[in-house]
Amino acid sequence: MVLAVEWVESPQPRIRLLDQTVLPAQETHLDITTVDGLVAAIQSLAVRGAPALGAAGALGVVVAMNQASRDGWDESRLQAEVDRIRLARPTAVNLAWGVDQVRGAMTQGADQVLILARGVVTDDEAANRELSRLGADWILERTGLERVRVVTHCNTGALATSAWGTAYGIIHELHDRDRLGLVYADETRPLLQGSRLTSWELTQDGIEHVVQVDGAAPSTILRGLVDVAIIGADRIVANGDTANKVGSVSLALACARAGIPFVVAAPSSTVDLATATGDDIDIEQRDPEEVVNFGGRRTAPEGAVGFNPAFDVTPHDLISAVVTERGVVEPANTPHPTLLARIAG
Ligand SMILES: CSC[C@H]1O[C@H](OP(=O)(O)O)[C@H](O)[C@@H]1O
Repeated sequence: MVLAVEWVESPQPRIRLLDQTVLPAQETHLDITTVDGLVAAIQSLAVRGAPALGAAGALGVVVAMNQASRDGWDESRLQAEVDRIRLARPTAVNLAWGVDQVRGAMTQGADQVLILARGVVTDDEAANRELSRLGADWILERTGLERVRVVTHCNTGALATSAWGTAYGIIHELHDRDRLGLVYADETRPLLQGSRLTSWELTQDGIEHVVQVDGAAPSTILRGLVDVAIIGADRIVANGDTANKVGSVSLALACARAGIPFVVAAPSSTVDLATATGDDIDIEQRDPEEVVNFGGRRTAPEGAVGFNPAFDVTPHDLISAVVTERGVVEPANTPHPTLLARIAG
C-alpha cells in the first residue's frame, strides 16, 4: 500500500514522506524532522492533497514539539512555528484542521499529541473507505449502468490521502465491484498530478485508463464518452460551493450541459461550515514560473508572465452530489443553508 505520509520512530522520530515531486520517475522519501523541512515539503507539493495535508499538519505538531526541545524554543516560538505549518498552503482546509485536531493536547506532551495525530491518519483512511462505498452506491443507483465510465481531475488517491483515496477511492470501489468502465484522467497542468500520479496509481491498481489534456475534458463529456465526473475537494463550504484543483469547474459546466452527474468526494474534514460561500475561499496563487516552464525548460518566451491559481471554485448548483463518510447530499437539487451540516465533521 502506498503511504504518502507516515510517522517513523527510529533511528530518529520523524515524518517520512513519499516525495511526490519526482514521481513516477523516482520513488524516494523525505525525512522530516524540522518545521522548515515540513513547510518546504508542503509548499513544493512533495506532500500534497487535502487529506494528506491534514495528516502532515497533525504530525507536524509533533515535529515542532521535538524541534522545540532540541533547539530550546520557548512556548511563544513553538506556537509561531506551529502556525507556520498551519498556514503553509491556504486553500485546503484540512491542513489547518489537522493541526487543530492535536494542538490542544500540546500541554500534555509530544507523546499524547502523536497518539492524536496517528488517530487523524487512521480516521482519514476509514473515512475514505466509507465515502468510497457510499459514492459508488450513489453513482450506480443514479446512472443505473452496468459499467460506469469516469472522468477525474488531479490526484485523489493514496498519494493525496492517508492510504485509500477520495474520488479515486470511488473509482477503486467501482473497479473492485467490476462496475467500472474506462477512466479518463486529466493530466492537470501545470504540475501534472493526473498524468504523473493518478496514472501511476491507476496503473499499479490495474485500472484501464487514458490520460487526456485538461482542455479535452469538456469535449470528452459533451461527446458522451463518460457517464460521471468524480473529483476531490480542498474546501467544501457551507452552501456547498467547492474549491478544487484548477480546471474542476470546466468539468462541472460540461456535466451540467451534458446532463451527467458531477460528484465531489471528500472526508468530512474537508467541509468548512465556518466559511459561507466560495467567494470567501482563499485561492492559492502559485509561482507564475510553474506555468511558463516545463521540465526545467522555459516554454513561453522571455517576458511572458504566468497566471497560476492553484484552485477554482465550483458553484454548489453545479454539484450533483457531495459524498463524505457521513453521507451524501445533493446541492444542485436541494440547496439549503444547513445542507452541508448533515455531512460535516
Ligand atoms: C483527495 S483531495 C486532493 C485534492 O488536492 C489537490 O490539490 P494539490 O495537488 O494542489 O494538493 C487537488 O485539488 C485534489 O483534488
